[in-house]
Amino acid sequence: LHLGMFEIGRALGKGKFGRVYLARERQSGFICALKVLHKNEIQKEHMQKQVAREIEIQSNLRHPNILRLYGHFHDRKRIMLVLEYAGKGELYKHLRKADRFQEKKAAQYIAQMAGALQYLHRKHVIHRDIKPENILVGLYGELKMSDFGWSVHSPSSRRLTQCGTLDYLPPEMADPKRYGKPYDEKVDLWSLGVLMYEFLVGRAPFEDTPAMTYRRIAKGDMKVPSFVSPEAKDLIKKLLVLDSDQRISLEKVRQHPWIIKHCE
Ligand SMILES: CC(C)CCNC(=O)Cn1cc(-c2ccc3c(-c4nc5ccccc5[nH]4)n[nH]c3c2)cn1
Repeated sequence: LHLGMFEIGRALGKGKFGRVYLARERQSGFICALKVLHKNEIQKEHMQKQVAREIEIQSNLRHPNILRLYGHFHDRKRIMLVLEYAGKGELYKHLRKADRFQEKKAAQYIAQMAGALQYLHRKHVIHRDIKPENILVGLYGELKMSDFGWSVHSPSSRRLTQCGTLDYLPPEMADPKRYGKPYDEKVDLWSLGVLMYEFLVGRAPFEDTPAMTYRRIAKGDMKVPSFVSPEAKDLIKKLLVLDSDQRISLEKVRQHPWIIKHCE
């Protein structure tokens, strides 16, 4: 396996430590997304272990709604990741373009995410960073969860340094009093609720200044606009529950009337 094996196409995007290119494997014609990570940048950020863990986790995942990592190889300066090519690109671009999704499409997406999360949680993997920016869209419109940069094996009390936007932060990770307590995979249920709200409303439920976002999350202070159907509002309310033990289970999400109605 070496770069010569691939014909490199256009840049698809910029990931954390490098760029992602459309690529075709010469011999088989196999199309993939080739992510080039620069070792010196990873070393600078002391992220070697993190990258190794992410490679380890993602290499062992096989699910239609989780982006595949087919393999990886490296030379002196770079690590190359052979990732699945998602034919319809980045979900957040579709969301911004559409402003917000119709309830049928949002329900299908949430059902797919719930299935992918169930698969991850059965393998004791917490994603911890579910947001539109980390989700891609396959050729047939199916969602592909990606970027397990912050996934850890549960339970964990990893600090939340270097995390991105606060909008998706669950209260048990945002609330100073309970800070640093071990949290578990139920953090992904909260994020699924934030994702569902953003699909239906077009913005995150606690969007505000950083300080205000923290406080609003800690209080669960959010309103669901009246254009959201009562069934959808019911599911959002059952996911965005401050006490993680009281959050609806993924199994119950998939059986919720709002999901069943739209995913027949
Ligand atoms: C091990 C660790 C450090 C890396 C593993 N995780 C990732 O690399 C997460 N990641 C995935 C990508 C990525 C970005 C874009 C694409 C695309 C893609 N398809 C497109 C179609 C149209 C327009 C843009 C597109 N981007 N397919 N697969 C991708 C994969 C970038 N970072």
